Amino acid sequence: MEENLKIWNDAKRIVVKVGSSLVTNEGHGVDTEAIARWTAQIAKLQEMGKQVVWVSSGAVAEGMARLGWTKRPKKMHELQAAAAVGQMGIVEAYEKSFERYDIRTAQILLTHADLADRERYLNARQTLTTLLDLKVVPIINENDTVVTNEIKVGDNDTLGALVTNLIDADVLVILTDQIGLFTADPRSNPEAKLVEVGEAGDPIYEAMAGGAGSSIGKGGMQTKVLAAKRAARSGASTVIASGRIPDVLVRLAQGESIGTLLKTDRKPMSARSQWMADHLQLKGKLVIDEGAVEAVRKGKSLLPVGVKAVIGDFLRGEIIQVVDQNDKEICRGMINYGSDESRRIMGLHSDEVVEELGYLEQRELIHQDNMVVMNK
Ligand SMILES: Nc1ncnc2c1ncn2[C@@H]1O[C@H](COP(=O)(O)OP(=O)(O)O)[C@@H](O)[C@H]1O
Ligand SMILES: N[C@@H](CCC(=O)OP(=O)(O)O)C(=O)O
Repeated sequence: MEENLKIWNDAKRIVVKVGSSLVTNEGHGVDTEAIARWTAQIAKLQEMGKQVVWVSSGAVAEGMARLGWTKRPKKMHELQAAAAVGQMGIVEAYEKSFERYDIRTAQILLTHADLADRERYLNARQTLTTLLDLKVVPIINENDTVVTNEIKVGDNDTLGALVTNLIDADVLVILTDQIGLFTADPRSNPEAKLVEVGEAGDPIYEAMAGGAGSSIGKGGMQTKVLAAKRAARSGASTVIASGRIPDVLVRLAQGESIGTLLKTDRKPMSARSQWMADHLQLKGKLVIDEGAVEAVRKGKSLLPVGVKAVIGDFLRGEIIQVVDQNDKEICRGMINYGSDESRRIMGLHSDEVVEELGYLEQRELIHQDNMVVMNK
C-alpha cells in the first residue's frame, strides 16, 4: 500500500492500455458499458489532477464483428480492412461516452516508423502533450491499416510502453482479462499464484509469462512484462490489472494495491537515449571484440579498430545495433559511416582509415554522445 501510494501520489501523467477482449467483450462487439465505466474513471482521474492517455486495442476484433466474420482472417489485407472498419466503432464509442463529462477525445494512430523517425517522434510528443494540456484524452492505437512487418510495433502492450517513454509518463497501467500476472498462465495452471509486486525488468517474470490465452488478444502476458521493462527506462512503474474491477483506475490512483505492480527505482534515461533504446527494428549491426565491449561499457566511443563484422545495409546517421561475438547487444547508436564504408574501415586504426578512404570523416564509428549502452 505504502509503495503504491507513493508512486500514485507522485504520478501526474498516466498511460492506460486496454486489450481487445475487454474492449470488445471477448470479440462480440464494442463493450459500451465497459467503456462507460472507464470514461467515468478517467473523468475522476482528471479531477484528481492526473493526465490520462488511453491506448485501446480492439480494432480488428470490432471490425470482424461489424463485418460478420467469425474466424480471424489470415490474409494481411483482410486484417487491415477489418481494423479500418473496427477503428471507427472504437473511437466513436469513446467519443460518445466522454461527451457525458464534456471531455474531448483525439484519435492518434501510430506505427513504429513514426516513432523511429526523430522528427515525427518529436512531433508526436509535442502533439500529445498539447492535447493533454488541453485536457483532451488521446485514444491511441497502432495504424494497423498501413503497417507492414517492417514498420509495425506489433502489439499494443509495447505501444503503450513506447508512448509512456515518449511523453515521460509516470505510470503505465495495462488492463486485461486477468487480475494480474500469475506465476504461470492461470488458464492452464489453476495452481498459479498472483504476483503482487516485483521489479520491472526482473527476468523471472519473463519466464512466468505466456502468450495470449485466447485468439482475440495478441501478446499475452509476455508482451506486458516486457512492456514494464521498457517503460522502466523512463522511470515509469507498471501495473497489470483487470479492467473489469469496479473503479480500478480510481482505486489504484488512491494508492490501493490491485493486480501486479512492477515497479522501478531506475533513474530515467535521457530522452534521446530512450528514443534510441525504443527502436524495435534496426537497419544493421556491428560485431565488436572484447576490448571494444569493455571500452563501450565504460562510456567510450566506438572506434573502427574494435569492429569484427558489419551486418546489413545502413546509411550514415541511422541507428544501428552493436553486439559482442555471442550476439549479445552491448549498445546502439547513430553511426557516422554507411555500411559500405564501415565494412572498408572495420578493424583499422584511424591513420589506416585515412589511407583506406582517402579522408577521415570522424574518428569514431559511433560517438559516445550518440550511443546508449543497453541492459546495464
Ligand atoms: N503468467 C500469466 N499470468 C496471467 N495471464 C497469463 C500468463 N501467461 C499467459 N497469460 C495469458 O495472457 C492473457 C492476456 O493476454 P491477451 O490475451 O493478449 O490480453 P489483452 O487483449 O488484454 O492484451 C490471459 O488471458 C492469459 O491467458
Ligand atoms: N492494434 C490491434 C490490437 C493489437 C493488440 O496488441 O491487441 P491486444 O493484445 O488485445 O492488446 C487492434 O486494434 O486490433
